[in-house]
Amino acid sequence: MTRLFNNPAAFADEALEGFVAAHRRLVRRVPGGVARAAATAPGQVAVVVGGGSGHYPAFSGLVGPGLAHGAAVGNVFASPSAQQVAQVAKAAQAGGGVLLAFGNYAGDVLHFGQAAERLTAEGIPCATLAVTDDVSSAAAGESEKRRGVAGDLAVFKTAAAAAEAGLPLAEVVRLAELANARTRSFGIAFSGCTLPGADAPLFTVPDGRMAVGLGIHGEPGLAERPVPSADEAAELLVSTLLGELPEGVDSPRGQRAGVILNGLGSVKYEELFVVYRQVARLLAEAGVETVDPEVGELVTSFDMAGVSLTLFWLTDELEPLWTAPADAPAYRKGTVAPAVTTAEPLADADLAEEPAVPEASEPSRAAARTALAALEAIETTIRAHAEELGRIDAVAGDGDHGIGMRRGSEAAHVAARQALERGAGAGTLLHHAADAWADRAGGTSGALWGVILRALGTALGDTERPDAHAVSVGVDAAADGVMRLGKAETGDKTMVDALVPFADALSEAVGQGAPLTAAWDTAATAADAAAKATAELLPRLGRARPHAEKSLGTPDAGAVSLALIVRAVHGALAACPAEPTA
Ligand SMILES: Nc1ncnc2c1ncn2[C@@H]1O[C@H](COP(=O)(O)OP(=O)(O)O)[C@@H](O)[C@H]1O
Ligand SMILES: O=C(COP(=O)(O)O)[C@@H](O)CO
Repeated sequence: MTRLFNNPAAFADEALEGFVAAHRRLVRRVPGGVARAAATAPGQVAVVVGGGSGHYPAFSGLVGPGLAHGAAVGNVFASPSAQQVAQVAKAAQAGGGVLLAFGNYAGDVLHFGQAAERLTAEGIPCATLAVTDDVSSAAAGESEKRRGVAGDLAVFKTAAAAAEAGLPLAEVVRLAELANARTRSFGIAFSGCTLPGADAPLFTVPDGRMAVGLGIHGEPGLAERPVPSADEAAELLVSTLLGELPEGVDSPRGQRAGVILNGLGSVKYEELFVVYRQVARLLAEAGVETVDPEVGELVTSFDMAGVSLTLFWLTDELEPLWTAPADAPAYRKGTVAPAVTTAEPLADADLAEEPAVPEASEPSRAAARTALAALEAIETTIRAHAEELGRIDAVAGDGDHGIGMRRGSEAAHVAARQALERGAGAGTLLHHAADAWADRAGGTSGALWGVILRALGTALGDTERPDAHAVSVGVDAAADGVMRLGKAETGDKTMVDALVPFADALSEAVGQGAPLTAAWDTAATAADAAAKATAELLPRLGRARPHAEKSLGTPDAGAVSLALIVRAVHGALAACPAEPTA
C-alpha cells in the first residue's frame, strides 16, 4: 500500500523533486529526468538509462560516477517520452555519443527508439539497448521478447564502466550487448503492489501461495506454488537460472558470476540475507565463483513482496567492468575519484522551445475550433473512465492505462487551446496536441496517440477546409502509422483491433457519400463493437502476452479507450456548427 502521497497523478514528479533535493552531491535535475551533478568528461560516451517511476532505485538512483550519466524518468510504470529521453541525453552528452539503455517494454522501445532517431538526426551519435534478462517472460528461443528486470543493473554498470574507461561508442555498445546476453533473472512474489491512490493491489496471491515468474509492474506470475522456506526459495531461483545457461557457458562449474538478489519492495533485508545464505551455498556447490554479489533493492515494484535472482556470467573483459568503482545515490562500490567539473542545473525553459504556429486560413482555423472541442470531449471522457481503464489494464497489464491516458489527454487539450489562441489551423493544432500527449503520457499508448493525432493533423493541414474525405484519409494514415511504429496487426489484442475497423468503416461510409458526422457515428459504433470483441482474443504482443489466458474475457484497455474517444469525438462533431461534407 502506498500511504504517503498528495495527488496520485503528481506522485512521480514529486518523488523526483524530493530525490534531487536529497542527492545534490551526485545528481542534478534536467528536463526529462536527472543527470550526474558533474558534467560528463569531454569525449566520453554518455550512458543514459530510464524507464517508468515506481522502480526505485531504477532508474534515477543509478546515476553517478561509474554508473549512468543520466536517467529519463517517466510517470508511474510508464516509459518516459521520446522528448524526455532526448532532453536528458542532450544534457548528459559530451561529444562522445550516447548509449540509451532501458528495460525491454513496448513503451520504452518506442520512446527511446524515437529519441535515438532525433538525436542522430541532430548529429549526436546514438545507440539503443533493451535489456532482456527475465527468463520467465519468453522462451529461450525468443529472448528478444523478454522483459528487463534486475539485470538492468548488470548491463548499465558494464556500459557505464566501459564509457568511464574511455572506450568509443561502438565498444561500449558491444560490451553492453555481451553483458545483456550473459545476464539472466528469475523472480517469485507473495503479493502485488498497490499504485498510489489505488485501493487494491494489482494482483493478489492466495494465503500460503506464491507467484512464480512475475514482472516488475505488478504483472502477476505465470504459475502458483505453496510458499516455500527460504532455502527452498533459493533452490528454486538457483536451479531455474542454472537450467538456462547463456550461449558460451556450457557448464556452471568453473564459471565466475556477478549475483544480484533483488528485493522487489517489501521483503526485508534480513529475509534477503537468509535467502542469499542458501543461494551462495548452492552456487558454490555448482562450482560457480560469485563476484561482488549485491543483496538489496536494485529494481523494485512499489511495495510488491517479491524476490528475484540475477546471474551475470562474467568473462575476462566483463569482470573488471562489473567490479569497477561507482558512486550513485543507491549504488556504491570501491572509491571513485572526486569529480572536478560541475555542471549548472538546467531550467526546463533552457531546453523547451515554444513550437511554431505557421499562418493558417480562416476555414482551417474554424476546423481547429472543432478539433479543440473534440480534444476537450476526449479529456472529459477519459477522466470519467480513467479508473475503469486502469482496472481493465491491470488484468494482464500494469494497471496504468487510465493514468497515462488522463495525463496525455489533459496535456493535448491544453496544448491545443494554446495553439488556437496563437492562431493555429487544424493541422498545427493537432500537431501540438500530438507532441503534448506523447510527451506528458509516455508509455506505449502515449507514443501511439501522438502518432494518431500527428497523422490527422498532417492530413488536415492549415489551408483547406477539411472535408470528410480528408478526415478519413487522416484516420487511415493514423492506423498505418500505429501499425508501422507498434508493429501490431489486427488480432494481436491491441488498440489496432478497434482502430482498423474504425478507419475501414469511416472510409466506407465517406465513400458512399455520408457526411462526416454520420460517417463518424457509424465508424464509432464499429469501433465499440470491435473493442468489446477483443475480450475473446489472446494477446500476442507486449506486457499482456505472458498472461494470455488471464486476459481472456477482458477487452484490451487501449481498444476500449479508443472506442470511448471516437464516440466522444462524435459528440463534438455533432455539436459543431458548420459540418464539413464530402
Ligand atoms: N505494439 C502495439 N501496437 C499497438 N498498440 C499497442 C501495442 N502495445 C500495446 N498497445 C496498446 O497500448 C495499451 C497499453 O497502453 P498503456 O497502458 O498506456 O501503455 P504501457 O503498456 O506502456 O503501460 C494496450 O492496451 C494496447 O491497446
Ligand atoms: O515502467 C515501465 C513501463 O514501461 P511501459 O512499456 O511504458 O509500460 C518501464 O519503463 C520499466 O522499465
